[in-house]
Amino acid sequence: MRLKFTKMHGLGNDFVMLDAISQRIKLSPEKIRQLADRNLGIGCDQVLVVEAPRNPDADFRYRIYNADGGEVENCGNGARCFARFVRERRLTGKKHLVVETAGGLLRLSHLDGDQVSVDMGVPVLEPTDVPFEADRQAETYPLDVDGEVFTVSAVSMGNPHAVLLVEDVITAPVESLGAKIERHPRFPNRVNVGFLQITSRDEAHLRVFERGVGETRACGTGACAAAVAARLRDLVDDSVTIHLPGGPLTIHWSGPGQPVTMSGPATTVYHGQIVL
Ligand SMILES: N[C@H](CCC[C@H](N)C(=O)O)C(=O)O
Repeated sequence: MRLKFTKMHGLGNDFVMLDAISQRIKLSPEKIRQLADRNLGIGCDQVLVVEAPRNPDADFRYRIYNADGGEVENCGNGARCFARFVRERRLTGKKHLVVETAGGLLRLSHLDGDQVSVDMGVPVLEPTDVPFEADRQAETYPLDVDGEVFTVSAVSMGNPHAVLLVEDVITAPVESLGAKIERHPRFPNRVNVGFLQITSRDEAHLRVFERGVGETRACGTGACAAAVAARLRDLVDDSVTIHLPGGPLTIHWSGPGQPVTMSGPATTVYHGQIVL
């Protein structure tokens, strides 16, 4: 199978974008892993596949696959790259788009330059729906990891996130602790793990150990989940700049029941073809 692809990234969280409208695509988890492999394939954190919508309210459907081959519900950085991709490939001329994902509908708007704004939907805090095993909903939960108890928030942006506060993101045990929490039994679908250092009521720093990938240079849904967790604890205001290793995202959330909006860049790196 010969595939045309576009390599893109959102603040260094990188993607192989595939247009499944103009070309027939059938990808197994093994083929996804091959595409994502940084030595044997193209190399990326996620593979994003653009399809015609099934939902009549949507302009497109986009499917998200982690580097480990698993399909997931949402990808914030990927949504911004999707918006740029469909415009560059002349699949649409719209400035405002509705896209269907496994996690629900996202509303995207092109801003100036390479900036895209995304309505990421209403965050889910009910543990059962994250999903996370807990007796009742709370701002934070004690989580025992090999005998040490950590305080985590549990938020779904369509995909599950655990958020921990740390003194310093640079020295935070992202790799070791992130890997353990990603597969913690109380997160039955595994989880993305955010390490958040709040520096003021409108600024914070975040590193994310992503489910199915490991640490990435940025995580859009992770930035949204971190902003929600911090806002719920009244540690930040409604609008906050989240600084990730790859750069900043602007997140706005005005409280429970309200949607989260995320604004940031989308970058096209190169176009290519691959035979699988
Ligand atoms: N690893 C995530 C999917 C990609 C999310 C991230 N790249 C973003 O920008 O939101 C998960 O398994 O839920």
